[in-house]
Amino acid sequence: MAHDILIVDDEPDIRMLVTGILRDEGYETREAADSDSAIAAFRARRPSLVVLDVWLQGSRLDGLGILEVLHREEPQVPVVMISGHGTIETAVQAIQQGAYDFIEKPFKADRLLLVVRRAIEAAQLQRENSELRLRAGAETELIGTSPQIRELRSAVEKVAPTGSRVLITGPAGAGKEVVARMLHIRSRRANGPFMVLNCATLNPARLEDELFGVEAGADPLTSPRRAGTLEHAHGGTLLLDEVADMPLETQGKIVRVLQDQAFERIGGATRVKVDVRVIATTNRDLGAEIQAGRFREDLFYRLNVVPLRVPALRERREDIPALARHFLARSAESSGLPLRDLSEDALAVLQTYDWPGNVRQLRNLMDWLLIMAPGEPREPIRAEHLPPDIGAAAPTVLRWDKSAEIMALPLREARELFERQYLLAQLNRFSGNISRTASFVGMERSALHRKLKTLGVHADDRVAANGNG
Ligand SMILES: Nc1ncnc2c1ncn2[C@@H]1O[C@H](COP(=O)(O)OP(=O)(O)OP(=O)(O)O)[C@@H](O)[C@H]1O
Repeated sequence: MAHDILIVDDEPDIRMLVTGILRDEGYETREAADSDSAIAAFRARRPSLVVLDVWLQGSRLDGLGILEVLHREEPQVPVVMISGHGTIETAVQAIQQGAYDFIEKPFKADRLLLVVRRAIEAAQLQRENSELRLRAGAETELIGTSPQIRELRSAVEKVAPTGSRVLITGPAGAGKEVVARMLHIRSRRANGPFMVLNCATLNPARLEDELFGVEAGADPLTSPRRAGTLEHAHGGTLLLDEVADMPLETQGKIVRVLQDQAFERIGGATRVKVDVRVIATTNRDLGAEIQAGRFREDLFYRLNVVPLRVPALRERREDIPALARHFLARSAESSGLPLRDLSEDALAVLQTYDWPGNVRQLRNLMDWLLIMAPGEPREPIRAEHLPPDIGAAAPTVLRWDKSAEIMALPLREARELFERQYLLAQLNRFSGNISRTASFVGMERSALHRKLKTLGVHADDRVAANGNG
């Protein structure tokens, strides 16, 4: 996409000269002769750069005044000042106020091109840096090797570069936002912005202001224009988080944005064109929301071009050890505390718990354990260090406080109880997959089948291993 440069100068000759030089280099240009038309052009479409004369005859605001308005509205757009003889001091002042650089009249084409190129590169670098900072704390990979996660990862790889709209469903804390970030990073928009709007946390009026932005009041100095999330996401991806919480009226407006790739700011009539990929997430059943009249069917079909589901953590228990260790390592890195591992018995307990808060709950527990678990820094965290509610979910075989119950039984019954619970816990760990369980416990698949039958265990019973030890 060619860079679009707005040239603001009251002298037609200078505008023509600058336009000629920049167009020869492949830039797109627009021209304005005074402050009002400059600000209007800037608002109609955000340019890549502004070339701005310091002194404008017959204009409501001079160069510095215009710079102030533009900067207040879009500080990331670089401005190059043009100064004439006698206005150099003002140009220097403009740089102190945030202009990128200035060129002095009369100027050579090379000097203009050099400054323009540098200013655009610097702005791009700054954008990339803030994107990197944004990504630094966030997960951009799906940890896990369960069949469900492998399938999800391969779907993400396939869909990401197509630029399609995606609707990501799944319970709270399961990793929907991680999937959305992966879609962005693996798309052609990766260098563009990734913006998140949480539709559940804002009241309806604030939500629309945030989304569409607010048009400037009569005096742009006292009530400047505010760009919304949609505008900030131009050239990138917008994530509509918890989209089911969006009020019906706003849903209607979003349908029109998706249709036209254009919208009006709140309180304004100017059409703003945007190029944005929209991804939405929800933990509700949108079919039921449509039935109940709370979600627009037309919006559902527009968002649900590619549906992706992130399964609950209890549906993929075998991912728990890798996730837990990953979060311990992250936590150690950010807190500076020594890294600790988890013992096999602790991992087995974690794998039998149901995780109603999903991966987020596991992550929080790992943060807590690294700080609170007793023991020497290099010792692994053991099952008895886990909070009681997590440990209570484990079958008797994993709970040493229940060993008295086993001790009260004759050997044959104690062994049967142990085998039954041990195998249920292992089946749980491998999400009911007999082959993988058999290979882990060191039995032939058919022998494990026979054993389970003798003990009266069905692979589907595995959930029953939780909580009723
Ligand atoms: N597979 C994964 N690999 C690494 N980190 C993950 C994974 N899944 C989730 N996380 C981490 O778990 C936390 C919750 O994930 P995320 O915010 O993506 O969930 P969500 O489904 O969008 O939740 P909500 O619906 O509550 O917004 C985050 O800290 C995220 O980094």
